Amino acid sequence: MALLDEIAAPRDLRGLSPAQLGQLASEIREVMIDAVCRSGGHLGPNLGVVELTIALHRVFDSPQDTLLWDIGHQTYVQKLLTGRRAGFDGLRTRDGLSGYASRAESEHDVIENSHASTALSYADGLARARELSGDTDRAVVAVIGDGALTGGLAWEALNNLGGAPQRPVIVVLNDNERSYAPTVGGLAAHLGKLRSATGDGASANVFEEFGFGYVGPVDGHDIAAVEDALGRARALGGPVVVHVVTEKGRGWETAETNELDRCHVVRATPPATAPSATAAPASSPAWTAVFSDEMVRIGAERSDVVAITAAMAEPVGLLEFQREFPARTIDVGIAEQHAAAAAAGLALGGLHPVLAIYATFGNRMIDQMVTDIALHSAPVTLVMDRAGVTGDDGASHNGMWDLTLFQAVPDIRIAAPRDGATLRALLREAVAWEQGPTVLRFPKGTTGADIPAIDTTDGFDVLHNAPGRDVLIVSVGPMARLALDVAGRLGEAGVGATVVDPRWVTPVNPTLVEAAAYFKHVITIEDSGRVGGVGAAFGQALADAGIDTPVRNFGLPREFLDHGSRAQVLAHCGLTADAVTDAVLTRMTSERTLTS
Ligand SMILES: Cc1ncc(C[n+]2csc(CCOP(=O)(O)OP(=O)(O)O)c2C)c(N)n1
Ligand SMILES: CC(=O)[C@@H](O)[C@H](O)COP(=O)(O)O
Ligand SMILES: [Mg+2]
Repeated sequence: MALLDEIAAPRDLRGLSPAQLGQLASEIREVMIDAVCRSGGHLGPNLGVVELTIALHRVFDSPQDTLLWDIGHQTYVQKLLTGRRAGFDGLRTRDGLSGYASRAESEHDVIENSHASTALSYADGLARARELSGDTDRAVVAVIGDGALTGGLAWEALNNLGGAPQRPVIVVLNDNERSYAPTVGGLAAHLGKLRSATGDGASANVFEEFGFGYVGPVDGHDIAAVEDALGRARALGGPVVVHVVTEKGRGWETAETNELDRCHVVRATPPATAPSATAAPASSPAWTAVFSDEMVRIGAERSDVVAITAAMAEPVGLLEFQREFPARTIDVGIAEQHAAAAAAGLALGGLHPVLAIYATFGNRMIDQMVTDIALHSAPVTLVMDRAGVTGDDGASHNGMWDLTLFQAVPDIRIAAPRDGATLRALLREAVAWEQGPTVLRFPKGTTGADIPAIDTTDGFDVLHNAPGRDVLIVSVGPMARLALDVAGRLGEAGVGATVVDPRWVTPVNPTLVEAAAYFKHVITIEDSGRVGGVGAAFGQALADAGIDTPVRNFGLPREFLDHGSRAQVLAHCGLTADAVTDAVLTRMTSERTLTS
């Protein structure tokens, strides 16, 4: 790796000849393919921006000039050019490099939110700040993908940027014609027209109409051409869009020929690790696959059920439904807010929409959930995959805010399946509910074997019953496995524990609240935020009912959780059988001491 080893910082790129730049691009691809196939990560997007990143760092002087990457999943090349080559093999591992841009890692990484369509707003804010402080020599450059540009937030920013001819901001549109799948809708069609325009300036150009200068389209794999385009944009001044055409997965045949998603994400080679109590065996199906299968069955039975995805049909398990029922599958682009409001419209039209997203992106749609869906009692089912700790994608990707946010919505019903069988059953109950919205949440990974109920009472399942009502364990969704493990350990210590699974965690089940009165202690275990989570709601319900059984909540702290495996992050949060058992026994011992 002769050349890449010489690049400690972007300034080292400046003296390289065109031939050396070509060699460097090849070396970067080789390093990324090798490392990311082992660690897992966003290989396709990064293979597509090798030349673009080199050109950006040659034309602009980061961090003096500011480079902002929308989402940040395509910043591996920047990592390799900014002194992080040595850590690259530890990508996405605990204490290793983040899989996204990371402010802690480098002064070249300025934003790290990883939720799409935000970079232009940061750019607008930064440019305004520089204008107000007279610090106008520093360029502000935002790179945004054609997928991220389908998000409404990006257009709010374009509206502001284009209306300020005096403020220089360069928007680099990285157009590879895809999010995961090909980008859809009117914008995709317009970009297609711009890509094939003859350059006579005759055809309409939405960016120019918004007040931007427009440079392009330019071949994003031709470093000299990209540098020339960036230089021209800088010279133009004011807001300018540089339209760069790239190929996702470029230089790796496996990605180039992958019609599904150009290897947007590749999976890690599984390490040989000891099984953990909270992780289900890898041999069982993925939660997403179970959802996918049941959706197809439901679709065949109910012609009013429609599926909505925000540019992630395959990752959220809607691909099979789309193949079976293409007319009843809607891809709105990366547009979660619109997806939710459009779902309300579909429900007003007599259909039952199932909107499937990753839980972290549910944060985007809280207002639509409150005022467009719940206020209108719209029968919409929101399915949140990757709920709870997702782990290796880091702080912004954990689905840990959903219960806190959605529990606050009036009349909402939220279910948390514990295994594949309850996922199927609860999905059916959700789409059968026509009085208002329902939410179904499940985690990343595999389901494990089904966990049978030993009894079902008034809507909740009893999973374990030991004599002596010492502790009632209310377990939420997939935490049932951990709860049963804790109950077993408590039993060995002479403490009788009963484990119940509420299935529908919101609204709080009143029979379960009454049952809590017969126990000395209640503990709740959930893979979501302790603040405003299921445990908090359960404790509140007990207090409201005048039941004074003490409640201890085990869940995720109000913290941004660093990347690592799901098991590592849960352990960091004290969500292991050992930690929970110890905490319960310690509490019981100290109470006994106090009362004796
Ligand atoms: C709000 C939001 N929704 C969904 C995602 C998941 N996601 C990550 S990358 C991606 C595709 C992005 O497409 P594009 O911006 O064109 O970048 P590319 O990967 O093609 O370079 C999606 C949908 C996200 N990061 N943020
Ligand atoms: C949602 C998103 O940004 C993805 O690209 C993510 O990084 C991959 O997540 P999974 O590995 O959970 O599918
Ligand atoms: Mg794209």
